[in-house]
Amino acid sequence: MSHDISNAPNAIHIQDLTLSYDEHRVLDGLTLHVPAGSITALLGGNGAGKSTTLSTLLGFVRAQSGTVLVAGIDPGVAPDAARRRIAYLPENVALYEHLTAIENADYLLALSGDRKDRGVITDALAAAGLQERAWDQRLGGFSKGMRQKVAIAVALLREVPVLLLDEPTSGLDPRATADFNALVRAVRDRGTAVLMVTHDLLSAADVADRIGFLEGGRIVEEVAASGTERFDVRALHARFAVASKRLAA
Ligand SMILES: Nc1ncnc2c1ncn2[C@@H]1O[C@H](COP(=O)(O)OP(=O)(O)OP(=O)(O)O)[C@@H](O)[C@H]1O
Repeated sequence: MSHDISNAPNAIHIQDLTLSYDEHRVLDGLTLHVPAGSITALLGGNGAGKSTTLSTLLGFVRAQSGTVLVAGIDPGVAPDAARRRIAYLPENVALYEHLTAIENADYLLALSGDRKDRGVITDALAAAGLQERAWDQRLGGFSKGMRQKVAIAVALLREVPVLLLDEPTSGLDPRATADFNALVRAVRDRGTAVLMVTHDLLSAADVADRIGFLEGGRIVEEVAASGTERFDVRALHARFAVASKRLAA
C-alpha cells in the first residue's frame, strides 16, 4: 500500500533533546519526528536511550534542553494532557490478573475517562484477534500474545493520536508477531502516529514506515520504506550490529 505521509503533521515532535541522569548524558541532541498516520521504529543497542525517549514523551522525565511535543502538547509542562493523547504499551503490559478481558478493558478505559459499552469493547477484542471464549475469562491464564491483544484493544478504543510501544513483540512467536503488526498497521491507518521501540529488526522492517537508529543519544541514521521491497533487511542488520557493538564497547 502506498502511504503518503509527506504532508502529515508531526504528532510526535522531538527537537534537539538533551537529557542526562546525573552526570550521565543519555540523549544528546535527539531529533525525531513521527507524522500522524505513520509508524517509526526506534532501534538501538541496550542502554541507547530508547525507553528514556518514551519516558520524555510520557512526561516521566524532563529533558534539560530541546523541545518535546505530543500532539502539540509539551509533556514536561502538561504531563496529564499529553498522556491523555497517548496509548502506551510497556514491555510488560500491566493488566489485572483477577479481572476478565472485558473487565480489564472496561476498567482501564474508565481510568482514562474513555468509557465504552460492552458491545464496543467486544468488537475491539474481536478486532484485536482475541477469541470469543476468552472474553469472559480471567487474565491469570492468558499467554503473552493474548495479553497484548487485550492491551492493543484498549489502545484501539482510546482513539488517541499517539501510540507508544516498548518492545511489543519480545516473547511473541512469529504468528503472534505478524498478527500484532497487522493491528499496529490498522491503528496507523486510522491516523495515529506510532513510535515503536524494539530490538526486533525483522518486525521493524515488516511494520515500520521509517526506522531510526539511536546511537550516542541521537538518531545517526533514518531509513524510510520504499516500494514493495520495503527495507533491505541485510543492510539494516549490518548497520544495527555495528551500532550495538559500538555501544557495548
Ligand atoms: N531512572 C534512571 N536513573 C539513572 N539512569 C537511568 C535511568 N533510566 C535509565 N538510565 C540509564 O540511561 C541509559 C539509557 O537507558 P534506556 O532504558 O533509555 O535505554 P534503552 O535503549 O531502552 O535500553 P534497553 O534496550 O536495554 O532497554 C542507560 O545507561 C540506563 O542505565
